Amino acid sequence: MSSKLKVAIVGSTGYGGVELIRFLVHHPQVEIVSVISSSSAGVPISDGFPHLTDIVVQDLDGVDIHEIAAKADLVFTATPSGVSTQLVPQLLDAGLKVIDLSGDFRLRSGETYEAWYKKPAASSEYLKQAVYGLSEVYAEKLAGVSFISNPGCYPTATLLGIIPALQADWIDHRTLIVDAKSGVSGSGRGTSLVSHYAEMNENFKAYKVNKHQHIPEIEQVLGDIAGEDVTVTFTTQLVPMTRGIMSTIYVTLKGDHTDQDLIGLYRDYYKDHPFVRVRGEGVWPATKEVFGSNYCDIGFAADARTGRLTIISVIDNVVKGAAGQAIQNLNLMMGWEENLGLGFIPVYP
Ligand SMILES: NC(=O)C1=CN([C@@H]2O[C@H](COP(=O)(O)OP(=O)(O)OC[C@H]3O[C@@H](n4cnc5c(N)ncnc54)[C@H](OP(=O)(O)O)[C@@H]3O)[C@@H](O)[C@H]2O)C=CC1
Ligand SMILES: CC(=O)N[C@@H](CCC(=O)OP(=O)(O)O)C(=O)O
Repeated sequence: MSSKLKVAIVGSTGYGGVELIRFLVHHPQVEIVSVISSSSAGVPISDGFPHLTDIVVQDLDGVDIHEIAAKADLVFTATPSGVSTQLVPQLLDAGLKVIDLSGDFRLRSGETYEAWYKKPAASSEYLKQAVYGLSEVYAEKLAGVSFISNPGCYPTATLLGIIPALQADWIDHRTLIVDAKSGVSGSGRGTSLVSHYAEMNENFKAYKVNKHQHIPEIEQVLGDIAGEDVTVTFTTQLVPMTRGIMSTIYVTLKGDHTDQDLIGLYRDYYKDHPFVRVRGEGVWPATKEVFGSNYCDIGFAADARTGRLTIISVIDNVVKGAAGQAIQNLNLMMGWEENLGLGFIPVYP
């Protein structure tokens, strides 16, 4: 009998779910016991995803909580926001560990969730149980927990870029401006007008300016670190590429800190965490340099002339922004090496 952890994936036919499969099949401590679909139960997953032919042989299972609990120890819910609100409490009540990839359990306040997501919030009993899984920042809080809420893709790139400087009190958080760009896979596999080829190709488009649902998530974490309320100006833009997020952060520096100072500060902050790589002076990261990997790469340009700092942070939205960080969180939850099953170098070129 296998001593591996048995995991099930709900939403396995979405981009986050399929990416979980890509990594988990190589994870030495995990066995995928069920790939679940609410719309295609009974069908081999390779019918819809021929790249999985002969790799994942089981048919898709339906969403049946008792069946999942009979087979699995832990469930990844890679389901749309609103769906996780309903599903996760049932999985937790059935005694399963859960790592949820949606936005439904990231915000502590149900009222804030409803104001930004425009959907009913989960009950506070379950919101309270969720531990926010920004892996590098909250690693110690994740050990041994049963329910992790995985961060959003934009918040992951943005927060990893800001937190060390904020914690060191080197920046004035009242001046934070974040200019973020994402590839189209960030909006999931379902078709929509914005992700239609003719709308997206050779186009560069801002959306949800000052209204994006990731704003309160970023402000919640930064507020915790600063010990007071933090607000950010946050602009999201769609770029005609499949994967990748670049978060460009502008903020006023407190004191005369050089690029070298910042490189030292960030390298020290992330020294125990293999997936954040800090670039050398004058070297700024590009999305292609993290493509298909769990890395977050960060570079700096401190400007003595303006007194402002520019921070550039890149991730692959589907990996570090979703499935990869979820597996990193599984490793931290279980007390395994943080990089287990994730040791892939980026696809290049
Ligand atoms: N794409 C990204 O870069 C990121 C995504 N996320 C979040 O992760 C989650 C998954 O995203 P993503 O994979 O991109 O989304 P997709 O739209 O690609 O996939 C979501 C999947 O959820 C399943 N689903 C829909 N309704 C239900 C339901 N009622 N019960 C069970 N399953 C359902 C669908 O599969 P089926 O019909 O087969 O059940 C669908 O394939 C979302 O909450 C998203 O916001 C977070 C960070 C980054
Ligand atoms: C490019 C693109 O459309 N990205 C999506 C990211 C959605 C997402 O990941 O949503 P939650 O994290 O809130 O679940 C968006 O901007 O809404």
